[in-house]
Amino acid sequence: MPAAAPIFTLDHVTVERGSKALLHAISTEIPGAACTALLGPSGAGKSTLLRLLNQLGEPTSGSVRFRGRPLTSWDVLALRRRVGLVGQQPVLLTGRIRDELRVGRTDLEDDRARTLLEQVGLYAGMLGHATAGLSGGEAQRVCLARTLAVEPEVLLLDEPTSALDTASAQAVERTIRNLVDSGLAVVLVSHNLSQARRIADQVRVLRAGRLVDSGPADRIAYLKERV
Ligand SMILES: Nc1ncnc2c1ncn2[C@@H]1O[C@H](COP(=O)(O)OP(=O)(O)OP(=O)(O)O)[C@@H](O)[C@H]1O
Repeated sequence: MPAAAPIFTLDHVTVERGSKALLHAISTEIPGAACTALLGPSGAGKSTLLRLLNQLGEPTSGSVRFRGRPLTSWDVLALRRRVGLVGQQPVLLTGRIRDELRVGRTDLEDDRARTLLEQVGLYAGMLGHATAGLSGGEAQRVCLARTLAVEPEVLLLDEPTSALDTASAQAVERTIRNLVDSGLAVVLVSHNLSQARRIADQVRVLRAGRLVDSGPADRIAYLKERV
C-alpha cells in the first residue's frame, strides 16, 4: 500500500534568534493519522518546532508545508482551526466550563460538550461548573477538550500531561491514542519516554536544534537506550 501523503513537510527549516540558531536546516515529514513524538534534551528546539506548525513562529529560512501548501499561504485563523495547539500551561479564557468549550465552537451542544469532558477524563457533570478552582490538571484537560471541540485535523501537544497525576495522565494518553486511531494526526512534545513508547508511532529526535534521528518509534535508539 502506498504511504499516505505527509500532513506537514519541512524543508531545510532554520530558526535564528539574534545570533543563535534554535533550529538548523531541519528537513522531515510528519505523517497523517499517526502520533509523532518530538523528543530530545531540554533546549533542543522541540517547542520551537511545534510552534512553527501552526504559525506561532516563522522559519528564518526554509519552508513548512501543510497538506502540500506553504504554511504562509494559509489564512492563520483557518490554519489554527485545522491545527490545534495545547500548550504546557493551561490558559482558561472564560468563567464557566461550558463557555470555555464553546470558545472556538459557539454552537457546541451540551451532549457533545459532555462527551468531550469524558473523553479527556473529566466528569460530564462538570459542564456547568466555574473554571475558577479547577486544579492545574483539570484546567489542562479542559483546554484539551476546548481544542477538540473545534474538530482539528492535527493536534499539537506540548507536554500535555506534565501537570497531571498518573491516573489523569493515563486518561489523557488513552484519549490521544483513540483520537489517532480514529484518524487524527498528533504531534507530541514530551520528556516522558515511557509515554512516547506507549503512544508514539513515529519519533523525531532533536539535539541542539538539529534533527539527529527519525523513524518509527520501535527503531529509535533514544527510546531504547533510556529508561
Ligand atoms: N524567543 C526566543 N529567543 C531566544 N531564544 C529562545 C527563544 N525561544 C526559545 N529560545 C531558546 O531556544 C532553545 C530551544 O528552546 P525550545 O523551548 O524550543 O526547546 P525545547 O527542546 O522545547 O526545551 P524544553 O524541553 O526545555 O521545553 C533554548 O535554548 C531556548 O532558551
